[in-house]
Amino acid sequence: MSDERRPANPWPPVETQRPEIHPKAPGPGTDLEMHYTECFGCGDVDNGLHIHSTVGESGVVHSRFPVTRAHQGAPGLAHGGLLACAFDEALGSTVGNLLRRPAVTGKLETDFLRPVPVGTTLFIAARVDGVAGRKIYASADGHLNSADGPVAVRARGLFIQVGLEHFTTHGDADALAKFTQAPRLRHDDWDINP
Ligand SMILES: CCCCCCCCCC(=O)SCCNC(=O)CCNC(=O)[C@H](O)C(C)(C)COP(=O)(O)OP(=O)(O)OC[C@H]1O[C@@H](n2cnc3c(N)ncnc32)[C@H](O)[C@@H]1OP(=O)(O)O
Repeated sequence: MSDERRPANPWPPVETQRPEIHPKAPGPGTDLEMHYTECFGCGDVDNGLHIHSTVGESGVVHSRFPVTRAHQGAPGLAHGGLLACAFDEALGSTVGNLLRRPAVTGKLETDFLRPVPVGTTLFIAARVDGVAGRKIYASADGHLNSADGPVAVRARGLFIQVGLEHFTTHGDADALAKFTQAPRLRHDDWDINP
């Protein structure tokens, strides 16, 4: 089904406020560091997605996902679940870096419009669309091989702001120290009051 024929649900689905970029958010042109070296999306992980992101203008974050043979589902084509993973990473990174509010994915929806072949790079442009209390709505388009290439995948995500204890209680007790391996993510620079 072409993109135009897909049902257009309202987005964000609830009334929201305009997102406020945090005063300590990295500015346009900044290359974002991996937020955690062992992250499957952006970290230094064998066969991970190795996504690199750069802050763009007007609240857009540009991420690049180089699709390799390790990411196949059908022969020669990217696995849909890994494409969704790439968008989770790109959207989460956009929310975290621009708003500096710790948040986790509550809901993620993807529209797969075109196949994504091995050997292509997906150029993902993500932005925060609105905020309603702890609920943060973000969306992204993934273009084939260049920032203005054909759109292959679209995604929308709901991120829920959490306290930093979410990561230490449910995850690794040293989570905060591990996040701060990336100097720009000093957690004392975050808005941590959900
Ligand atoms: C710079 C950093 C870069 C980081 C990049 C990372 C990228 C990767 C990000 C991830 O993959 S995070 C991992 C995947 N996600 C999770 O593991 C989250 C697991 N879920 C939870 O821990 C909890 O369900 C959650 C914290 C999301 C919410 O639990 P809470 O008890 O804190 O909140 P609650 O359930 O009351 O929901 C808060 C609001 O969100 C709404 N909500 C929560 N989940 C929803 C959902 N799935 N759909 C719709 N609405 C949802 C909920 O209805 C409610 O709305 P209202 O305030 O209007 O009442």
